[in-house]
Order: sequence, then structure tokens, then C-alpha cells
Amino acid sequence: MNSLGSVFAFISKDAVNKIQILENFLTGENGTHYLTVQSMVKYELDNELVDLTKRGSHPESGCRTLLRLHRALRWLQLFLESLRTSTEDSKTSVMCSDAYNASLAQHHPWLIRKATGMAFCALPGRDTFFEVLNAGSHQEVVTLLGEALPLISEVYQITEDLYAKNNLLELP
Ligand SMILES: CCCCCCCCCCCCC/C=C/[C@@H](O)[C@H](COP(=O)(O)O)NC(=O)CCCCCCCCCCCCCCC
Repeated sequence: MNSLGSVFAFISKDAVNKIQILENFLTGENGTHYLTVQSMVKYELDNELVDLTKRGSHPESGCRTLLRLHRALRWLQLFLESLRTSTEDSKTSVMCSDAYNASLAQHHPWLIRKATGMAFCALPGRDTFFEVLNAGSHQEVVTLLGEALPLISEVYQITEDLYAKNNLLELP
């Protein structure tokens, strides 16, 4: 994403920060509880390490941090699916913003939604995305996406079901 310019570097920085928070838990003294998403959820809930209704003493719990990445994964799933099925005249800005509006946008305040909308207008064309994915010819990328998307979808669904079962889908 960094090769797409500074705005996208900013977006990827937020994702990297969040991944780092989770990695710190994993390498920290309670790391064994962070080996799976299931054990993390159980450990943090059992030990009251999650702010459930408003941000308080645990603003960066594993559960709320993963939830942000989980929502971003939904965006990625929708975007890559439309990239996979796109044609030569499809616009990446439209694909990106449609995926965004159907996922992350519902969780972002107005200002971020506006800034994101403007950033999408600056996106390079479809060919650049196929190149950025660095997986060979267009056809090879389409094939690869066809294999990867069911796996992305499976990962998404496992987290979604676990979070729904534990009422964690709206963590502050
Ligand atoms: C390649 C085009 C990239 C378009 C990315 C679309 C996602 C737009 C996300 C806009 C996020 C703006 C930054 C703000 C983030 C935070 O406010 C917000 C809330 O966090 P907080 O509760 O801790 O405050 N953070 C989030 O919602 C997490 C956003 C993480 C976005 C990561 C997106 C990474 C997707 C990976 C892209 C891979 C590109 C592949 C291209 C072929």
C-alpha cells in the first residue's frame, strides 16, 4: 500500500500499529493466551480486560484491536472480489468506495469518511493494482484471487461468529 502514495501509507500505518499491538500481546508475559483468537477472547473477557461499552482503562485491548482489523478485512474481501470480477473499464475508485461504504464506513466518523472518499479519488487504475499484487499476469492474479477469497471469507466468518456469540461486535 505504501507504493500507492502518502495517504495510503497513512492508512496502512494504522493497520500496522494495530497488528503491532496484537504482536506485543503475543510476545508479552501473557502471550500463551494470545495464541488463538478464541483463547484471547476468553482470557480478556474472563479477566475484565476489555472496555465493553465505553473506552476506559483498556483502550487497546486485543479484542477491540482485532475488531478494527476484522472490519478492514471485510473491506479487503469486498474490494478484492470486485477487482477479481472487474472489466477493463471498471474504476478502482468506485470499487474501493463501494466496498468501503458496505463495510468500514459504518464504523467511521464523518471526517474520516470524507478524507477516505477523497483518497479513493487519487487511486491509480486497475492495471496498477494487478501489478501491486505482484502475482504475474492479469489472468494469474484473477486465479490467485479466486483461490484466496474463500479463505479470506472463512477467516472473516470465524471471527464474526465468535464476536457475535460474545457480544463484541460494537466494542468502543
Ligand atoms: C489500496 C487502497 C487502500 C484503501 C484502504 C481502504 C480502507 C480505508 C480505511 C480508512 C482508515 C482511515 C484511518 C483511520 C483509522 C482509524 O480511525 C480506524 C479506527 O481505529 P480506532 O478505533 O483505533 O481509532 N481504524 C480502522 O478502522 C482500521 C483501518 C485499517 C485499514 C487497513 C486497510 C488495509 C487493507 C489492506 C490493503 C491491501 C491492499 C491490496 C491492494 C491490492
